[in-house]
Amino acid sequence: MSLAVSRISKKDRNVKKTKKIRRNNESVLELAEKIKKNYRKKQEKKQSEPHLGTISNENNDTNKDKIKQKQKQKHKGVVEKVEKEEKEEKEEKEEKEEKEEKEEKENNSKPNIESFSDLNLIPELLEACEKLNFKKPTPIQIESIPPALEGNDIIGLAQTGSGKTAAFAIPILQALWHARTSYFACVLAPTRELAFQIKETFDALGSDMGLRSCCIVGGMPMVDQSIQLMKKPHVIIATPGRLVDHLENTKGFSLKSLQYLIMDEADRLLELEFGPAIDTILRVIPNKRRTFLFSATMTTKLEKLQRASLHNPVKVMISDKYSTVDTLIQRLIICPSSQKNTYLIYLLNENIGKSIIVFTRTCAHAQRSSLLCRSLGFSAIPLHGQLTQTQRIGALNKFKSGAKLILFATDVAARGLDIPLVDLVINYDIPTDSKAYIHRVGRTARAGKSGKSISLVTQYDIELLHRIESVIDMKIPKEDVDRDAILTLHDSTERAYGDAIRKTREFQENRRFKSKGRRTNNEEDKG
Ligand SMILES: Nc1ncnc2c1ncn2[C@@H]1O[C@H](COP(=O)(O)OP(=O)(O)OP(=O)(O)O)[C@@H](O)[C@H]1O
Repeated sequence: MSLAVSRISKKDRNVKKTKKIRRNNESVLELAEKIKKNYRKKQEKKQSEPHLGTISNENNDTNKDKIKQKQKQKHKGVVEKVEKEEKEEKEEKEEKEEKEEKEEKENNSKPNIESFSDLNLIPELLEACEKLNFKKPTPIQIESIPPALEGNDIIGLAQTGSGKTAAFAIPILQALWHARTSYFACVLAPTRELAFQIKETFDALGSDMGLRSCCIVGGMPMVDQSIQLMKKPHVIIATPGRLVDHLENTKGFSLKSLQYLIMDEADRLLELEFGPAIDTILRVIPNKRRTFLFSATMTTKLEKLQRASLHNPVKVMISDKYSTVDTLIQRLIICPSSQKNTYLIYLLNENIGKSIIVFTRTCAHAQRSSLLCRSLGFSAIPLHGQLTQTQRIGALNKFKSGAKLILFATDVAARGLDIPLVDLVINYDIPTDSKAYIHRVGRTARAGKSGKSISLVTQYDIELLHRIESVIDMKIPKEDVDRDAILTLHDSTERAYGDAIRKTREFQENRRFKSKGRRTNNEEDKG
């Protein structure tokens, strides 16, 4: 019974509930109907309003439409922009992930190279590396020797003093060991001194292989070089202009069988000045050859590289931008241009006993400053393009051996020269080309050693300084100097400078007299 009661009451409750819902629904429907009616009424009222403002109403309507359209467009524009940005962000992220994945895969697939023997080199080369005290390959050597041995063209960028010479010399010597042919490889360099130095590296690395090499540079007798070329060297190291002279004038000499072309300081060689000579050389060597381009400031701009006609080159970039080495301390001193010499003498006094290269913008400056310092008792020697080749070699040798402690040089010594004992580089003049700054200061702090550079910055050099700082991506800190001490040096420096100017004039007149009718001023060698 109680069950029956409870059933009825439940049914009752359900009926009540349904009624309530229906009522609610009805009231909602009624409400909706009411709203509709109100809206219709409003519309009718709007239409039946006096015609006074018809035109303006129409205008209003079109204006409203326009505004709405504009808002829509604006909204659409914002949405599109956001979507575009999101898409780009996504693509960038995907690209980055893909690159990282690829790099990781490459790294995993790369053999772990820790010593020269991991590079599969012939015993003669391994022994030579040992003799040179090369304990393990440098990063540029690790990255570029394997693809070079596989027969690829190479574009190599690595900081100054990082062992780029051996990075291209080793794979060439290994290939030569198997090929054993004359005129096998030709290395081009922008300066004579650098060409001599590269020859030394080849000779040292190829000492156990019976390597025949020769150096073909301007300023040396053509006849002697022709005799060298007739001895059928395996490797020729040359400055472009003099090589062209021989290709055009030395009977029986050609590079038709050349298999390797190397451009050291390639970005410099691919500049316009060297253009005609490089083009001539490229015309007479086989198209089917390997080409290596190396520099600390190597361009990857295709239009510049086109001249070298590379085939699918492997790019080996040890640094992703032009940079100076971490072991180099870079400083600058802001000084009035009228007191530059006094500041220089102060710096030389402060660094007495150290091995220093002072870079100047012109040959006359190098000559004059060197004479100034000598008259004040410093052990200085100039190196520039207005000296004879014998004087140039003599100056470099005296500096290398420590017989002279201060070398006053133009940019003829900026690139490539490897003088292990240089403690300090002074930029007496700020270079106009930022890349030249990187090469100049790179004459110290080489092969992991420490070093220092100080640049004298006058009121006229601020823009050049900013450009250099932006290229090397760092702000160069100021060097602390004792301005009072500098002032006390001023008078004696000025007197000695007057004397140096007179002597430089004598030097230049003498030179003009001697070289009358001859080609002069080989600042950098096209010849
Ligand atoms: N694996 C190595 N281990 C130790 N020293 C090395 C090694 N390879 C090269 N060197 C030495 O490092 C010094 C710098 O080498 P190199 O002159 O080839 O540098 P670079 O990269 O060509 O510099 P730059 O850009 O100034 O021309 C040289 O004295 C060279 O003998």
